[in-house]
Amino acid sequence: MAEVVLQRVCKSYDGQALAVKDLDLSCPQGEMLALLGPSGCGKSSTLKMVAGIETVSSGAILFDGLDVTERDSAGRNVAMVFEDYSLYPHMSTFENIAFPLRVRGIPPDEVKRRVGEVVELLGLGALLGEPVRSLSGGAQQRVSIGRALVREPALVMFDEPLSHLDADQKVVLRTEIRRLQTTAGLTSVLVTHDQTEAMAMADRIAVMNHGVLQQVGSPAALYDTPANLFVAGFIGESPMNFFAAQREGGRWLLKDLPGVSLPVEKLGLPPGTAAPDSVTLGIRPEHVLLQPPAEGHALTLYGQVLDRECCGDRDVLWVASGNARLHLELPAPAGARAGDEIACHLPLARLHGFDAATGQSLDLRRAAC
Ligand SMILES: Nc1ncnc2c1ncn2[C@@H]1O[C@H](COP(=O)(O)OP(=O)(O)OP(=O)(O)O)[C@@H](O)[C@H]1O
Repeated sequence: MAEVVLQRVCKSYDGQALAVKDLDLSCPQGEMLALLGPSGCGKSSTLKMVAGIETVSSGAILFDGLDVTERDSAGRNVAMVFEDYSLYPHMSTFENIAFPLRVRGIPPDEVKRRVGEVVELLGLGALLGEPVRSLSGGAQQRVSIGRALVREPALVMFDEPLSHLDADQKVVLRTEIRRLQTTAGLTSVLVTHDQTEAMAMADRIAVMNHGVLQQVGSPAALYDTPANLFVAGFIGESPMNFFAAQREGGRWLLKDLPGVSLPVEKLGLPPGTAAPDSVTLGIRPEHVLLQPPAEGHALTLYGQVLDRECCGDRDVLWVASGNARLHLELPAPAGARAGDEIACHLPLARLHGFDAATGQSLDLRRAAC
C-alpha cells in the first residue's frame, strides 16, 4: 500500500472555472482519508484524478514519492469500490472476486488462493457459489470490496460506498470497512457527502467547498476546532447555532438578542490578535445547558421553548430568544416542554468565534475562559 500525496493539484474542465483549486493533500500509508463536502465541491474530480481516470490541469500526484501524474489507472494500481457495486449480476461471488485476476492471466491455483484469502477476510465463505444478484445490498458491496482487495492494490478508493444501503446495513458495513482498514492496513480514500459516515470511518477528513480545501484533520479536530464557518456548519450531527455580534467599546453586542452582550476579553483571543469589528459566535446544540455550568463562565440567554422533539435518549428543543432561534440537544428527559420560559446557558469554554468578514476561526483560547 502506498502513501499518496497531491501537490497543488488543479482541475478545470472548460479551461476557465476551477473544479479543484491548488489542492495540497496527503494520505499516509495505512490511513483512510475522507474527501467530504456538498455536491459540486470537487470531491469526485479529486477522486478521479487520484485514480488516474481524469487528468490534472496542473500539479502533481505522487505514490510513495513517485510521480504518477501521467500514468493511467492501471499504471497506478488503484482499485475502486463504487456506490452501485458494479458487479456482474449473473456471476457468483467467487467469479466476481476472481475476475480481475483472471483478466490478468493469473494461474488458476493462484486465483483460488488469493480469492480464498479475501473471502476469509470478508467473511464471504458461505456466499461463494451464490449469484451476486441474489445477495443483499450489503453483501454485494462486500463482494465488490473483495474484488478490489484481491488485486493487492496500492490504493483503494471508496466512492460513496454506502449510498445505496438502508440505514442498518450502512452501520454494519461502515464498521466492517473500518475493521478491514485496520486489519489489512489499507491506504484508502473515501468520497462522501455524508459527514456522519466520514466521521465514523476515516482517520482524517478533508473538507472541501467550491473546489477549495477548507480544513483537513481528524474527526475530533474538525469537531472541536473548526477552521472556519463552513466547517463549523458542515461538521456535527446537528447544525451549530450561530449568532452575529458587533463590537462596541469593550463589549460584543449580540445583534439578534437585544440587551445581551459579552465583554470582549471573555472570548479569550490569542495574544496579539486584534478583536475584529464583527464576529459570528457559534455553539453546538449539545453544548447548551439548562443549568449554569459547574465550572467556568457562561453566556445566559432567556427564551421560550417553541417545540420539543423526543429522540429516545435525547430531547431536541427549539427555543426563541429575542430574534434568534436556538437548537438544543439535551439528555432525555430535558425537563422543559413547548411554551416553557427557560434560561439557556452557553458555556464560554464551548463557544466558537469567527471573524464575520473572513469566516476564519478566531482560535479562541478556551483554557482562558
Ligand atoms: N466531466 C465534467 N465536465 C464538466 N464539468 C464537470 C465535470 N465533472 C464535474 N464537473 C464540474 O466540476 C465541479 C465539481 O464537480 P465534482 O463532481 O467534482 O463535485 P462533487 O463534490 O463530487 O459533486 P457530486 O457529489 O454532486 O458528485 C462542478 O461544478 C461540476 O459541475
